[in-house]
Amino acid sequence: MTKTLKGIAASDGIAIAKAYLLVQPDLSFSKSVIDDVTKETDRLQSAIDKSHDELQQIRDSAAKSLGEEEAQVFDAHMMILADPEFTGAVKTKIADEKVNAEAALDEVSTTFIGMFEAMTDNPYMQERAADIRDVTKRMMAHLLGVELPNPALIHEEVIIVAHDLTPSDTAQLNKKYVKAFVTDIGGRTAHSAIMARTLEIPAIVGAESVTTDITAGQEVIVDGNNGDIVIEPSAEEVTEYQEAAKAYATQKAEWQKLKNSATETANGVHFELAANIGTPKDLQGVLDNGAEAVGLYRTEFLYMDSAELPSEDDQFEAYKAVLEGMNGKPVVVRTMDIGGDKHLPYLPLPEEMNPFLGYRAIRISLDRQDIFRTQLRALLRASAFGRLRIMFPMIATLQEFRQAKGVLEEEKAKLVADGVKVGDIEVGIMIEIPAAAVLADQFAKEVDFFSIGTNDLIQYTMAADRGNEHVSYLYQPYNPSILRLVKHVIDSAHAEGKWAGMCGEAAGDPIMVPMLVGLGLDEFSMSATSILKVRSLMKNLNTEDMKQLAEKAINVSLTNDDNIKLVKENVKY
Ligand SMILES: C=C(OP(=O)(O)O)C(=O)O
Ligand SMILES: [Mg+2]
Repeated sequence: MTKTLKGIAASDGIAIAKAYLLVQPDLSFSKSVIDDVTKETDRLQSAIDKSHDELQQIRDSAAKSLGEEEAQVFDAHMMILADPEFTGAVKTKIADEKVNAEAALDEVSTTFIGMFEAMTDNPYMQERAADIRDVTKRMMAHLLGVELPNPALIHEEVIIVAHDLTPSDTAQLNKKYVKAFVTDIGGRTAHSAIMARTLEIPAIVGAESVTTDITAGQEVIVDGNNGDIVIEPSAEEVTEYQEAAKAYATQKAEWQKLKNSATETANGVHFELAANIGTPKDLQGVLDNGAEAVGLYRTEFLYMDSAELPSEDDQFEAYKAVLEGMNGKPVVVRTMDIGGDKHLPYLPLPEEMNPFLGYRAIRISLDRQDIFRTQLRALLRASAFGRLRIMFPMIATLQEFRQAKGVLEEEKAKLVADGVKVGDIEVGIMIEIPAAAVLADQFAKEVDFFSIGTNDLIQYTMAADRGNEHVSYLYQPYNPSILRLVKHVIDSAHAEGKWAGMCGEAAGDPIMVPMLVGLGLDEFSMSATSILKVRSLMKNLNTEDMKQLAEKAINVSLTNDDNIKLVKENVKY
């Protein structure tokens, strides 16, 4: 029987395929006393062997789809399996204490993990704790006879069904087989949703009960355009959605014709349409969609894709590749924004009650200047290869900006003294904390540009976690309170002869774009896959009319919904 669920539409497109449940199985067990040590040791050995075979397969598959370097993490896991200090200690415990293999494994791994995690001055060893945790989980699953999901081994078209996907889970999805994903939790601006748009796979998040309502192997339709999930569809429904998918593909082909056109409104005013990227690999999508710039390079993915802190040279290569790839067009590189929902296995951060309000982004960079200076040096060296704009994330105070810029100037002076060529670099900030938005007139005297990060600016202004589906109704980009902040930021930049862009998801939102055109935003940076849709929309807009529309949206409308209505009544889509 067909069942339909509704979630938050997070990435456009329609997919029909079988469900693959990416759900962690229950690995609980009870401790017991055993009398046959040989039998128990054999059970353990069999779990070790099976884990090894599985890891070998995952490793081979990861090397093919993700590259040799990414696959190396699995070599580390196989080494742990082969390490007599670890597995030998489990066997000894079974023999000496006559406990079952599950209990022995759990106790030994807990000791090892604790030991490695305590090495706070040695990030390399701390990272081993995460490896041991992973290997233990795999061995435990084999001991208990339950199956662990292995997304790297998917070799048929599927729709991933998960409680949640971390940005690193999402990065591992192979677009060739993963046709869409749906999750129980999450919001439209969670990083996994943003990555789905970059990967161009349909996604629905915050659907609350997908992991309980969908069973593995069931046929599922995901309509990422409106948030509908159809489980076990009828033949008619399949036909209906196949037609909708075809219509969407036709629409995309129409937009594609605008790839090499200028972005101009009906009355001939130009706006810059830029793309958000996470890695140099995203550049192809940027070029295919005719972006005029990169408006946000989220460099934290460079750190997340690596097994250790990326070296200055590795970073230099990545930044240079993006600058050269854009062939003289501007590239805004944002310094590392780790923290919140983005973690580094090798840089353990303190447990926090409110990670989004905690130790994150520029706060870490100013505290860990060793990491920050390495990144800045790589950027300064790369600046000779294109048109670089450096941007600091999560700036709350002028002092933070001055301090960050001071560190940049120091590193620049050192490189120049060493004879290294450094280009002209604009230095700007993200406006994503209300304090900075309110004080934009002061910031505008010191920065070269602003880029408004609505994903965070809205969550902090409305006090509503961007990843929590229970408060997702408070993600209100069109609320007059948000529009007033945005207007103040744009006007403040212009008063000082600076430019203001937006790189939060709202910049590519068809309801928001007409109001932003009216407010005079200079640069719109979005998922590359939204660019042509927005270019097409702008052709229908007249800036003078949009000024009046924005004026009403800010001064007459009272709610987010008032503004949705206002735009729909006045804009031709
Ligand atoms: C663009 C933004 O940054 P991120 O989504 O990476 O937090 C934002 O906050 O709007
Ligand atoms: Mg942000």
